[in-house]
Amino acid sequence: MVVLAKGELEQIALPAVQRAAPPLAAVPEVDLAMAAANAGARAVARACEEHGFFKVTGHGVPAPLLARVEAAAAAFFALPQQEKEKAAAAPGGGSPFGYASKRIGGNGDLGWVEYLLLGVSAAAPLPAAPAGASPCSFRDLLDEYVAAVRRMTCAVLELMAEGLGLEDTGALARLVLAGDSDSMLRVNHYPPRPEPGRLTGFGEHTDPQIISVLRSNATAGLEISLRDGTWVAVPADADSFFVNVGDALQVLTNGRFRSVRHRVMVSSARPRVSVIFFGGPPPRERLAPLPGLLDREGGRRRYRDFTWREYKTSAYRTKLADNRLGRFEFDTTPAAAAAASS
Ligand SMILES: C=C1C[C@]23C[C@@]1(O)CC[C@H]2[C@@]12CC[C@H](O)[C@@](C)(C(=O)O1)[C@H]2[C@@H]3C(=O)O
Ligand SMILES: O=C(O)CCC(=O)C(=O)O
Ligand SMILES: [Fe+2]
Repeated sequence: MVVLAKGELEQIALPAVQRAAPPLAAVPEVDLAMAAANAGARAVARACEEHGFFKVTGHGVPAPLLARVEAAAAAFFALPQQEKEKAAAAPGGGSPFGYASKRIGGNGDLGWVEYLLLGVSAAAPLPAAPAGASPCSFRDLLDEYVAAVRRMTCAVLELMAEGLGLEDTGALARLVLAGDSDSMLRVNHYPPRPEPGRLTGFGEHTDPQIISVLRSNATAGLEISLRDGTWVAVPADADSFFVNVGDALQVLTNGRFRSVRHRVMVSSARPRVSVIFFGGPPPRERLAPLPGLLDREGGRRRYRDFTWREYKTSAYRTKLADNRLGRFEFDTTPAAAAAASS
């Protein structure tokens, strides 16, 4: 059982943010099935530049698979607390992976959420399931889900590369497809709020990876921060996926795509269940502007050289709301430029 110190739960309430955020008026949307015919690459690039966020329809992930995952997640979180905690010690589980409740990461962040967090490298592709076979465990089902979502994620990454005008349109997808890609799956369950009001389900943050691909049940709660700092609510859409640009993609595009700050606020009497695939590169991968991008930026790099391993280690020492990329940025203020040229 997770024992919280007296007063810790109060931190989950955000008294300063009592008013509901207005809905995002026009959620940028890309229909993957029609992307080639509809200039999808340009629409994807525009959304990544403006919001670092967009909705994907026509994704090809079978609706029955989504329904099975949603039902299995609800059943898992309905288990007695002890059973869920045993999952933390299951093969493939263990800190920081496995089940946890209320504590997010290791640096004191709390949220009105319980979750499963799993490493899902692409190293061992699943054997094709015999026709009609049904997966025997929740983990098998999640692996089937990851295989389908990873395929779709790669299609989205190819559109991003095309939208960036890269010659090598597979450059981003290859990072997530690599056998040692550091990818993760997170299944979040936000219990209904205990009393009227708004609680922080998952505090504001950017995702460190390249791309996050999120699906939820029909309960709203996700909010994103627009470039001017205004928070807007993303209307729930259980048939679609939502894509977040992560910090690593911001670096790979030399800041052209920007990672999106987002959070989950719990104000509903119904539980929210979300499943997020975080596509990350291999640990040894050097994060540097993709070939071809720098030519268009006068050759000026915004970030110093670092590997994903280095970035993740640094990111996991920060609190959720911190600006994790700051310490990797070159100083591009006019004063610094003047000092460099003198
Ligand atoms: C407070 C934290 C939780 C987090 C690791 C961190 O130190 C900062 C980044 C957080 C985040 C956000 C996106 C994903 O949910 C996550 C799994 C990730 O890779 O970075 C979480 C980390 C976590 O929950 O452990
Ligand atoms: O649960 C959600 O809808 C979003 C959660 C999130 O941002 C995360 O797990 O990184
Ligand atoms: Fe996130």
